[in-house]
Amino acid sequence: MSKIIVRGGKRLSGKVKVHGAKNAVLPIIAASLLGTKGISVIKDAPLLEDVKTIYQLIKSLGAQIKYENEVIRVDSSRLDSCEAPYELVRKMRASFLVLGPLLARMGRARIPLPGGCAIGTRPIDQHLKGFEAMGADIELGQGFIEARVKGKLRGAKIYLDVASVGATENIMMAATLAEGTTYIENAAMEPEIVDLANYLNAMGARIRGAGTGVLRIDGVDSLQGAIHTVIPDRIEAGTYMVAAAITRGTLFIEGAICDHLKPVISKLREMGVKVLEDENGVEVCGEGPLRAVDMKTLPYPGFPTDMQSQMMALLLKAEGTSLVTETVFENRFMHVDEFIRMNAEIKVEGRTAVVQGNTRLRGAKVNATDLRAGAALVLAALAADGETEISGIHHIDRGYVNIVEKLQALGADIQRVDGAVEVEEKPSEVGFFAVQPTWA
Ligand SMILES: CC(=O)N[C@H]1[C@@H](OP(=O)(O)OP(=O)(O)OC[C@H]2O[C@@H](n3ccc(=O)[nH]c3=O)[C@H](O)[C@@H]2O)O[C@H](CO)[C@@H](O)[C@@H]1O
Ligand SMILES: C=C(OP(=O)(O)O)C(=O)O
Repeated sequence: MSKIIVRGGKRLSGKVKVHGAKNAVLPIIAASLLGTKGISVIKDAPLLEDVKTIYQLIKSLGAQIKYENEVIRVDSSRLDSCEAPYELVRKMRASFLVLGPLLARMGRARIPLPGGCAIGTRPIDQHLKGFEAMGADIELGQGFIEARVKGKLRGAKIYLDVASVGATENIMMAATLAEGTTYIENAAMEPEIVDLANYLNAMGARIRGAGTGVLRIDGVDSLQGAIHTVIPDRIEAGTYMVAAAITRGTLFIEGAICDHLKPVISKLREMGVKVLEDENGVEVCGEGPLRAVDMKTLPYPGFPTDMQSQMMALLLKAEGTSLVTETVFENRFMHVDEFIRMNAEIKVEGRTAVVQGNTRLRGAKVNATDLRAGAALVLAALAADGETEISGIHHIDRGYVNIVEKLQALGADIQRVDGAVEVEEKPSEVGFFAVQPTWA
């Protein structure tokens, strides 16, 4: 079993560069399936486990895909399957995002139900409601969703019951090739939606309103490959911001876009952390006393649920009691029990965690139950007395490139010990770079 070992107490300092955003690159790679001619060149694609998974998925559908030096090239002029393999969808929920592009382009898609995961049940009803409104027939059988449309999808007015990121992306991609105009109301407004819309527009799509609650998509006849640079990862950036604050250090987080981090910057400042915004990144200095604050996760531009656990780690070191309310996912407090192993005092009451500050965190053996829980445990360990051993780190590998090496370079006492591959996450037999496609 692989693990990360941290000996806490080091003050971090220096500069750390943010990689491209996981949550932007995944839908963008899915969207590349819409291009019937030309090659897409996707720059700043982080080498993450999730990216490897979608790479395998795109390849399994017949597209040519190649990864080199953080650049992904996709030629999807020929596809020979509309069915996503269960082993890949099981590993990563974002695999479900190939449904919209396949349905729009091939008129049919068969995708395993992505199922729930540690943080919640995560239904897909809003995705399906959108496809049905555009004329698709949806059938569920043997654990698969099968979507079909006779001819082309038709533009429709779709109101989302929840401003779902994935549903907005899936429906937006499908609507690019629909006949007529689609409106998505109560659309998600995350920066990753804007990035996807920019890529699709570069492919020839006609999308307006990305970043607002109403998207208008005028269908076009075809799309082609395009060149696109992925936005920096605001959650990775936020995680390093907390690393600076929790170790009382000073870090410059290069590449962070402050505009995407407003809720995080604002909460950190409320806690007494110094944050200096810069056009090339953000500097965070955690020297002063930390104040307790209350916080609530919300869809963008509210406080991101993907930063909740990391902020909770920091609140353990603040003066006083904080309330952390999670409104996006119903089960995103799995890190609490692990923090408690590290001497934290936290009580969960429904959707709110009551977090006692002034905690003397102590090193312990803990387990990462999901991606951000894992990141939060690394952060808590950086501020703990003694040694912390974190297992379940395949979750962390889904979303952080070289987290151990990056923290080492900033002065942390952290190392990774690689053991046998966890059965649950056993990589596919086809290696990531095993078969390089030939390019036309
Ligand atoms: C790959 C990716 O981009 N993942 C992000 C994306 O996940 P994802 O796209 O899965 O998250 P959603 O925005 O869809 O989910 C938000 C809420 O809506 C609910 N819901 C969603 C779809 C649906 O059809 N029905 C429904 O009820 C979910 O259960 C959840 O409670 O946005 C989340 C919320 O910011 C982030 O935490 C994830 O990191
Ligand atoms: C929940 C997350 O990702 P996913 O939607 O891919 O599970 C995350 O990035 O924190």
